[in-house]
Amino acid sequence: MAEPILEVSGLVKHYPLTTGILFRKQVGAVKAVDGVDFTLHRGETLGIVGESGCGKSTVARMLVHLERPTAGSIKYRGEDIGKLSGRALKTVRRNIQMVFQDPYTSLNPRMTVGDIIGEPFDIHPEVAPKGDRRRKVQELLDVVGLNPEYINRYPHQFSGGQRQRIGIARGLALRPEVIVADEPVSALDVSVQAQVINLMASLQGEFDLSYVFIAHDLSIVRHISDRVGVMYLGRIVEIGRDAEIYDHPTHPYTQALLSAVPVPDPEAREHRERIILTGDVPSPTNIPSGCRFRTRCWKARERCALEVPPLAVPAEFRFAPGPAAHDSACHFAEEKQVVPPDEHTDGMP
Ligand SMILES: Nc1ncnc2c1ncn2[C@@H]1O[C@H](COP(=O)(O)OP(=O)(O)OP(=O)(O)O)[C@@H](O)[C@H]1O
Repeated sequence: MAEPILEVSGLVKHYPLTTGILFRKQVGAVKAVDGVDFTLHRGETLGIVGESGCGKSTVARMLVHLERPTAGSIKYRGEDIGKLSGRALKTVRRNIQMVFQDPYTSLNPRMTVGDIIGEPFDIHPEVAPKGDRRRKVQELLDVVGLNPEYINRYPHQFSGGQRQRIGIARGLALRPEVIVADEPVSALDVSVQAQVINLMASLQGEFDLSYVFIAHDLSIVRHISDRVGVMYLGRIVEIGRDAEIYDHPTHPYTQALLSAVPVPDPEAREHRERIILTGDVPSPTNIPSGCRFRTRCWKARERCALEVPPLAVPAEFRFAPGPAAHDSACHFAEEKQVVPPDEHTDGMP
């Protein structure tokens, strides 16, 4: 069993809501991330899925230390990165790199590809001394399938897929152990998405990488992930091996998400039950008490409104890719049978 490389525990990010200009007064908070737990093992890909606004990118930004958590901890190889500073923090940051969602805006249009990929070496010159940089950048271009002769070109001279390859090369420059990829293919044409995903999969073995792969497309996440965590309104509601989650989802939210994935086979499509979620996601400034999915859940009962603890991931699931750990808050998570929405009317909003 591979060792844990990242351990995330009780992670919270609340953005204060304020009024006034001169005398700012806090009137509430956007609860973007509200108690997230997971472990990433060495060499593993953990997919994180969930609809827009559920907090995926906020988790990603905290993992690479672009934002500080309001509460909770992120441990890298057993060390709480929130407690590190100076050289120790710099070393950890070198080892956890990010690939951003939009290759059109995440590359500086005024910089050449050579400067973009080589920029991390300015902060970590020990990885590539000045005289060696050009060769290192050309090697990285080659690794991501781009012609090393393109080193003096500018981002606008590349297609979307090629730009994302440049973003990946930049992420690899410091030879990190973990790459946090925040929707790395969602801005690309479908035809190019598979090429970038396959590139990431092959680089994983070559560079001994562990990935946190964030996306809202469940088919893509399944293709690349060993385990999958499903996020809803700032929390992971279900986490487990990809086959467990996709073939036997236990949480009603996961069941609904999966029922919306397009099925190419018309016969399989006919036998498939589609769960249509009613209502909107509650505002992250005003999260309902009890199960936060309750307002849209077709199984919801009165007891779902009672205050319940957040997802309790049993210790054995944190450190082993075991069966799915489900949201202890869900009274129906054990039920494997999906009940058609029209048979469930009581307790519905
Ligand atoms: N700096 C910020 N200040 C206030 N609220 C924020 C800030 N950043 C994010 N949020 C809010 O936090 C919530 C989670 O945002 P986040 O970007 O993490 O979601 P997401 O799941 O990544 O969505 P998407 O898939 O659309 O990128 C949203 O309601 C968002 O509006």
